[in-house]
Amino acid sequence: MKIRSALTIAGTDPSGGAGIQADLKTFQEREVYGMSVITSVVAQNTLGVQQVEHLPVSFIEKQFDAVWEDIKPDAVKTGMISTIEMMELIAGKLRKADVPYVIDPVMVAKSGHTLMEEKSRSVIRNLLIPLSTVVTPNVPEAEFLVEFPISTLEDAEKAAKLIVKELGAKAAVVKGGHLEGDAKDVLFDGKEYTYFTTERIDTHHTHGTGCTFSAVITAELAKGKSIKQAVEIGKGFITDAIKYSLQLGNGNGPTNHWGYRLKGLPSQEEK
Ligand SMILES: Nc1ncnc2c1ncn2[C@@H]1O[C@H](COP(=O)(O)OP(=O)(O)O)[C@@H](O)[C@H]1O
Ligand SMILES: Cc1ncc(COP(=O)(O)OP(=O)(O)O)c(N)n1
Repeated sequence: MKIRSALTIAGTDPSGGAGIQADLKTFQEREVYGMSVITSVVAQNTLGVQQVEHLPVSFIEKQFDAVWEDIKPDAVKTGMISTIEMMELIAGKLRKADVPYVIDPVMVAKSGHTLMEEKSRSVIRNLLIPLSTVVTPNVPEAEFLVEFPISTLEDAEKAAKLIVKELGAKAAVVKGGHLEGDAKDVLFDGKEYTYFTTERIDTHHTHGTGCTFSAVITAELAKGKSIKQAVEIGKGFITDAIKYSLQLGNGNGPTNHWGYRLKGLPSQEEK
């Protein structure tokens, strides 16, 4: 059996719900060997972000080269990349990489703390998105990328198509976590729309939803799954992770996948 590996390039969450920690746990759950390059060290927990420290770009490059020159991953994802210099470095590295690349365009944490400098936002659009296999914006991130407001499913469809046709991604999933009603995500893959819908779960334990969802997609692309299959598995996984979260912390608790096992229930995938 061929061992598959995935690399996440992102910031940290010492409380384990988002960022690098969520990505590595998710890769492990999907039985993909996980590796990481840290861009920024973030003091945060379920209550919010307390402090952010960026690593020097030269040291981010050292980490990237250490991984790439030894265990080349089968897929890559980026999460929190705050500065223009970090984006330029990563674009330079990934331009030469011939593996699927998933962008979770993390801009602002749910607690409201900025995780991407405002001046970097047009750079992710122009430099990184054209290199990507799938981009997974939430509604506010998609609004920034496409520069029009999104409040309906039709707006989300239009945004996903624009991210592909005009910004140059191979596919885009606009996530419906921030809209009203069912949690409906829209994928545009350059040809057609596919919809992934679940009932909205009434909970505030949603820290790390976006990180976990995009990490599953990355892991599944590393295994050779199609974009559509990868997003479908991601949707099932994040639904379980929200539904059976462990109710930890004093704020917006972390999503966590294996809670369904504690209840003796099958996962979405097993159903
Ligand atoms: N309350 C909820 N119930 C069910 N699914 C949700 C809920 N909140 C978010 N999701 C799903 O979680 C995934 C991540 O979406 P979202 O929370 O919008 O991302 P982000 O963390 O980037 O803001 C999507 O598949 C979305 O539909
Ligand atoms: C280091 C780091 N990266 C990304 C996020 C945002 O995570 P997300 O999955 O969008 O969920 P929230 O944290 O916003 O609830 C983060 N917080 N930290």
